[in-house]
Amino acid sequence: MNASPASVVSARKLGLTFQTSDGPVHALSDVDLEVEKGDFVSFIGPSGCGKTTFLRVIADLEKNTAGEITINGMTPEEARKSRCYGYVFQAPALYPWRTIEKNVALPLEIMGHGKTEQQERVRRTLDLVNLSGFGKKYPWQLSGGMQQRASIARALAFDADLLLMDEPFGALDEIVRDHLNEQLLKLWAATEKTICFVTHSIPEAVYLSTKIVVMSPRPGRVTDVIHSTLPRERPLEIRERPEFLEIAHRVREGLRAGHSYEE
Ligand SMILES: Nc1ncnc2c1ncn2[C@@H]1O[C@H](COP(=O)(O)OP(=O)(O)OP(=O)(O)O)[C@@H](O)[C@H]1O
Repeated sequence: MNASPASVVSARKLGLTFQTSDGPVHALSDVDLEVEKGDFVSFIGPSGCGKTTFLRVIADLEKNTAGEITINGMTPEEARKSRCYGYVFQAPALYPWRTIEKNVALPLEIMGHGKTEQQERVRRTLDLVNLSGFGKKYPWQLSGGMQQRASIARALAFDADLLLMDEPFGALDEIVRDHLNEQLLKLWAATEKTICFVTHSIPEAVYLSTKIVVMSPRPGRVTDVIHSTLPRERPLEIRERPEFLEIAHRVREGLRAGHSYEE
């Protein structure tokens, strides 16, 4: 498969069918998508349209049953072995018996990095998510938003160029979420990572993304890819601007078109 040199994720006619006792479940079908270096791509669509499954295929946690996909020109398995990505889950998934710095250091410990290297990386990544000074705390001593920032730090610890984020702020209240969205954009600008981000929220997708991938269910298909015309520098107030509202409108239309409410 010939992906463009700037392609981080390149999918062609990608499909995944789960075989279950109730018969086949077509989670993804005919997905064509290019994610380029430095993109912030959001995946939006109703429950069950395959957003998580798509991230899991990139991460080599599921195997596609049709089509092709490459990550930095490699197969998902090769990309996983070369630690091409960090993964942030819906819930923080921190170990309660480990301090924040020990949680962030865990993947580095598993990879066999030396103690000094571990400490340096932990310091740097906690700083990136504004958690310097909280390394010695336990997860339960931190708010939900801070715990999710610690999970982001852990995903950044390898310094992978690609960050996969599965609805990381879905469980947080709106004010905390706004704040984390702002911080995430700053982190993205500072680190020049490529980010694939799953969300159910139209404003969140429009605020964060350079590209919005609208999906529809049964089977999960890409119905629209919207290239954002917003500047990269985005204060929260940008959400009131006509340009923002116009993109949000297009996403909403795309979601409506791909979804049958009669089911
Ligand atoms: N391991 C599995 N075995 C069988 N079916 C599965 C499996 N994982 C996911 N599915 C099905 O595949 C479809 C897509 O699921 P997926 O979790 O990717 O959707 P999603 O868009 O992320 O949904 P949500 O927004 O609710 O998280 C759903 O119908 C789901 O039930």
